[in-house]
Amino acid sequence: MAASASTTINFSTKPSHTSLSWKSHLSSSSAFAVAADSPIRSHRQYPRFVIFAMRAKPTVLVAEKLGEAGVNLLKEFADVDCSYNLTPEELCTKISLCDALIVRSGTKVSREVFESSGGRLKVVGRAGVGIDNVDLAAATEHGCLVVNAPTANTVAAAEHGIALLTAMARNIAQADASVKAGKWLRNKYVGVSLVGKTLAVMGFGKVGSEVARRAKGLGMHVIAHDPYAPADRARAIGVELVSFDEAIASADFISLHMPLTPATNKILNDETFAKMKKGVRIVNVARGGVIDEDALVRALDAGIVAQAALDVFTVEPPKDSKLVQHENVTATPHLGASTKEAQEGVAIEIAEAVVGALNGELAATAVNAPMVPAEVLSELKPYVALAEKLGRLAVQLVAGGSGVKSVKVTYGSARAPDDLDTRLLRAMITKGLIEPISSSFVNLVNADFTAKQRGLRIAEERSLLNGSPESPLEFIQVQISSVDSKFASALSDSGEIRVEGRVKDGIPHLTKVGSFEVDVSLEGSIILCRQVDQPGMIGKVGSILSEENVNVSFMSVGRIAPRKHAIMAIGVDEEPTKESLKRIGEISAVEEFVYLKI
Ligand SMILES: NC(=O)c1ccc[n+]([C@@H]2O[C@H](COP(=O)([O-])OP(=O)(O)OC[C@H]3O[C@@H](n4cnc5c(N)ncnc54)[C@H](O)[C@@H]3O)[C@@H](O)[C@H]2O)c1
Ligand SMILES: O=C(O)[C@H](O)COP(=O)(O)O
Repeated sequence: MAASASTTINFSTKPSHTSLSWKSHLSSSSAFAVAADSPIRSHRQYPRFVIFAMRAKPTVLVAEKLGEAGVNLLKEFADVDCSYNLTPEELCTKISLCDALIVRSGTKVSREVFESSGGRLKVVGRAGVGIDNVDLAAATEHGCLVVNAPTANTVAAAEHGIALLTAMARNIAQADASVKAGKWLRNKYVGVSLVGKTLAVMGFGKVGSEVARRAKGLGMHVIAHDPYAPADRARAIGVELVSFDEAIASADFISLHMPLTPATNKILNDETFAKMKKGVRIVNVARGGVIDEDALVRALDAGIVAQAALDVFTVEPPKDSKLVQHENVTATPHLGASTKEAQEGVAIEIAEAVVGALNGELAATAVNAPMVPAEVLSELKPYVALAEKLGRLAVQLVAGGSGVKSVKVTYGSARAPDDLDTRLLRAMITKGLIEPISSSFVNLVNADFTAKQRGLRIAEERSLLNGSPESPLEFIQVQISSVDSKFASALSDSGEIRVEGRVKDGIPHLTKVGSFEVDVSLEGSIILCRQVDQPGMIGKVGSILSEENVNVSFMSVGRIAPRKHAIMAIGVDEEPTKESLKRIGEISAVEEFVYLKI
């Protein structure tokens, strides 16, 4: 049973990753970097990470226009080939002669590119934030590091958002086109004022908060919706965090700044447009996919949306001419990051990251996982999956409006504290906690950096168990403190959101939610449901799901005492419809429920 031994790591006290080196003096291909300062790590001395044997002078292919300062910086270290507008075939031909490739969003770095490189391509640099144009899985499989430049274009994107907001309100683009066409339509292009109007900033991250700050300067009343942003950061710039429904219902202007994730995909759709104030105006400099573009055309035609200003589209260049040609739409060709200053900043940021990586340094903005030695990975593999899934579950249990700041992870193990390297597990928990709510990509390389950047403090604790030290871990427990939960039963007696899991037969299982014992394999998705413990509940829920052809993969009931409260955990292979979830909620004995995507 659990005995003493606890160690705490506070992320905010850890030195920057950039102090670690990827260069190795040991020529092992099965190398692995461990946090030099981690008090919980293996007694084994892993050699540091080896990426490749360096050539005398590497070659860097710059496939899209990059700021001069960045190109000059690259030239000090490498042969630089600036070749723009390459066809996919030309890129595949050239790549076998290159050690690094730098792109923006316009070049697809596909699996074929990595395959064609013949193993020479070691680093892909994305001169910007989004890496949806880079096949990350293929990069990792080919041992190619991908780095990006996540901060240098924030202000440019925010300024473009404000430019679109003001241009839209005063019909600048439409009026300009009409004057150039020889017309003088002073009555047609009467605009609307911004001062005193309510702007809802959807996504209060790097770009969103800069937009909010600027809109306050224009005299607007700014509210924001971001389920994961800390209220104190919003308060500091005089912005009130509100629910999604409140934001869209009360806004005169809506500005989108959230990442494109399964949860935000088409978040503006027929249903949500119907909840908006008639005549609302919308700006999108985030990603096209957060709007259902057909629904936007309908909302524009119906006058629900008076105007839209769009920099990003689901498909770029956009194929839907109906949307782009709509007279109440202002469109720009993904120009958010396109200022001289941002492009210089991005160019320097990416050039430094690429040169650093080619020199064997560990990049703070790496977005894919480094290779981990096969024997370590095979032992930890099921726990790695468990760690990420517990992180994902825990963050989805957080109620909107609560900022996640403090997380405690407890590892239950019979192994001696120095015989278990938890760095990979911690990174995966961090990945699970952050990725569902952000545009950040988290891996072993950048987990601590990303957590620190977001003000997320992760404390680790060991619970030393009696028994066989054969398996590295008995359980992992993740607790989030100082937050409300959308599923009150997930709160422990001391008020933290608590989930705990174990690996059974190689498969991660959820074994505890709050104070309730459950047992459900962490595959597919889960419905958690608290009900009065009485006969027939499993059947009632099961038949609602079967009517929808939703396959139940696992079901377990945990209860405090017979005929009192029970928690039912139901694993489902398909996503239940909103209607069927509503019907589950309407079963009289059901007290609360939540649907969680793993
Ligand atoms: N148009 C351009 O050229 C351009 C330039 C830079 C960034 N971007 C895009 O802008 C977006 C924001 O970038 P960033 O750098 O500010 O990212 P960020 O990660 O700093 O901020 C994103 C914020 O969205 C929040 N969020 C997550 N899910 C949400 C939800 N369901 N509802 C509301 N908020 C949610 C997160 O908590 C986070 O605070 C990204 O989509 C990025 O790709 C576009
Ligand atoms: O993801 C980004 O950084 C922005 O969308 C900018 O993309 P760009 O580099 O193609 O302008």
